Order: sequence, then C-alpha cells, then structure tokens
Amino acid sequence: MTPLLTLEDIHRVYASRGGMWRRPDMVRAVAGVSLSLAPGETLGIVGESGSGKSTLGRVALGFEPPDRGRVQFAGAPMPAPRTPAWRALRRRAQMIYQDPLGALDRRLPVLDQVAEPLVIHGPAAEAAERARAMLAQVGLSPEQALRYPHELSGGQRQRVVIARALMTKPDLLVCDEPVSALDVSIQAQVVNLLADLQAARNLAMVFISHDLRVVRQVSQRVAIMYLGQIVEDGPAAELMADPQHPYARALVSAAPVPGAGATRRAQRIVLKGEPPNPAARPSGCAFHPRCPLVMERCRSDAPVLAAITPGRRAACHLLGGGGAGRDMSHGAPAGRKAA
Ligand SMILES: Nc1ncnc2c1ncn2[C@@H]1O[C@H](COP(=O)(O)OP(=O)(O)OP(=O)(O)O)[C@@H](O)[C@H]1O
Repeated sequence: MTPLLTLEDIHRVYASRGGMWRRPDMVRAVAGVSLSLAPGETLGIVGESGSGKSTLGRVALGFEPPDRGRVQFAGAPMPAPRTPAWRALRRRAQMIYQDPLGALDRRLPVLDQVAEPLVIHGPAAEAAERARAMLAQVGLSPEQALRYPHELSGGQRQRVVIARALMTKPDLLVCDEPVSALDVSIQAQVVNLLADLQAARNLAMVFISHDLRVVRQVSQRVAIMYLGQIVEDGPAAELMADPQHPYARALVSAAPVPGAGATRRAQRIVLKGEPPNPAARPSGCAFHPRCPLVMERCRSDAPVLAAITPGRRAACHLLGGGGAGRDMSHGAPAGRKAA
C-alpha cells in the first residue's frame, strides 16, 4: 500500500537571533527524521519541549520546506508552500493547534466558520447544513453553533476547530498539542473525540504531544524524539510496555500507567543534566550527557536509527545502533531511510 505520508531524512535549521556582537546560533530543530504513515494510521510524536515536534509537523504539511530531505503526500512530492497546488492539497491534510481561540475568528459565529471551507465551493445553505451536522457530530448543540468563540469553553472551541478541519474530508490530521491548553478534566473527552472520529473516518493522524499519557490513548505507533531526531519508534503498546532506548525508558517511567501502584512509580528514572538545547547539540549521541548508561563511544559516535525487532527502531549503541554514525554536532545526518 502506498504510504499516505513519507518523510525522508528531513532536516530543518533555523538561525536564532544573535544580537549586536554575537553571530546567530544555528538551531537544528529537526536533524534527520525519516518516517512513513499509512492511510488511517495514527502516529504519536513525543518529546520534551524543543525536541522539534512542531517543526516536524509543519514540514510534514508543507507549511515550510525542509532544508534537506523529502516530503511525499499520497505518493507525490509536497508542493512548495502557499502555491495553488499546496492549497489544493491542504484540503486533504489539516492541522489542529494547541490554541483554539487563536485559530478562530472572534468576529464570526462558529457555525459560519465551520461552513467556510465549503462556501467557496458550493451553495451557502448547503454548507451551513453540513456545518450544523458536523458540529453536532463533535458534540455541540444547535444553540452552541450560533455562538461566538469567546462564548464557548476551551474544550468546546477545540471541538469547533476539529469540526472545521473535518469539513473538507481530509485524509490526514496533524494535531499539535491539541489538548495541552485544556483543563485536565476536559482533555480526555477531546482525545476520545479525536480517537472516535479517526476510527469512524479512517483518518490518518499525527498526534504531537509532550505528554506520553495522552499520546498513548490515540496512537497505534509512537515515535520518541530527542533533539530533532527519532531515538525510538514502534507499535505504541509494545513500546510503552517495554521501551528500549534509555531516553524512552525515562519518559515511559515518568508517565504513570492507570491502575499501576507504588511499585510502578518507584521505578521512575530521573534524568540528570541540562534539558536539551538544539543550539548546543552535544557531540556523538545527543542524549549522552544525560544518559544513565553512557559509554565512551557515545561521546563521539552518533548511533543510527536501526531495527531492533520487526517494526521497532532505536538509535543507541547498546541496542546495536552502532555502524557508521557520524558526529551530529556539526555535520551531516546519520539517520537511515524510512523503514
Ligand atoms: N521559526 C523559528 N525560528 C527560530 N527557531 C525556531 C523556529 N521554530 C522553532 N525554532 C526552534 O527550534 C527548536 C525546536 O522547536 P519546536 O517548536 O519544533 O519543538 P517542540 O518539540 O515542538 O517544542 P514545544 O513542545 O515547546 O513546542 C526550538 O529550539 C525552537 O526554539
């Protein structure tokens, strides 16, 4: 089956502001990511703040081109941003952001905003009818559909944004921290809604979050990012039950499993050292300054992302990710092509 989305060796570098006396730092936000997504599949992308998740999401949808590497959507190269071809494709691939209020127009009732993607292409009355039905599907009443964004709660607004994204019947939804601005009590409802819609519509979904617990609820597959690279990926249930990369182990140990008691919490791995800074990427394996299992080789030799078992990959010398890894602090990528 042709993958819906393929990312091949994606790199994205930004120049941070240098100030008057300082040259700008080069921030390697994404440093060699390869992955693919099948139609209807859900992929969770997890990592700490600054690990490059949002950048990867923007590049995947063609909002910005990669500095190196290739993005393919439904077997064809991603068109250049904001060209007519890109706008046409965007109907099939939608994005949902963290802040629903910022994504909505404060001056328009939400029904009009949800109908908007269809109004350009057909009769207004029909668009309004479909928007009403879509809002009902995401759990909003006909009365709520007539309100303005500021007259709704955060969770209701995010439901509106989801409804609007679905109006063009997309094949892919990229959700970037879609619930992290919401009350914890509301988060599960919105995540469940996304999971239900995904299953009912056979939508492919990339679900970006720093919170492994949230990702676990919706993802069939999970990719764990550290400083712009995938350090481990694989089927969600398997990876969560038995993470292999030392960073993945630490993340999983910090995300309590519902029902697990004190024993589970007692095994928590606390990472030492500085949080990752993409403008000062460590040599060798980027995780080595914080790795509890660091070896001499990790300081100079970057591991490659390699298969550890069928369907699972990890980038760690301890897991056989040795090979010809290059030092990633200055030069070119060491990542392999998409599995
Ligand atoms: N437009 C930009 N210009 C300069 N630097 C950028 C830009 N966008 C992102 N960065 C930098 O790239 C790195 C990765 O950022 P990104 O937002 O992709 O990470 P993230 O994992 O999504 O983090 P968060 O969870 O905090 O959103 C960060 O150091 C960030 O400051």
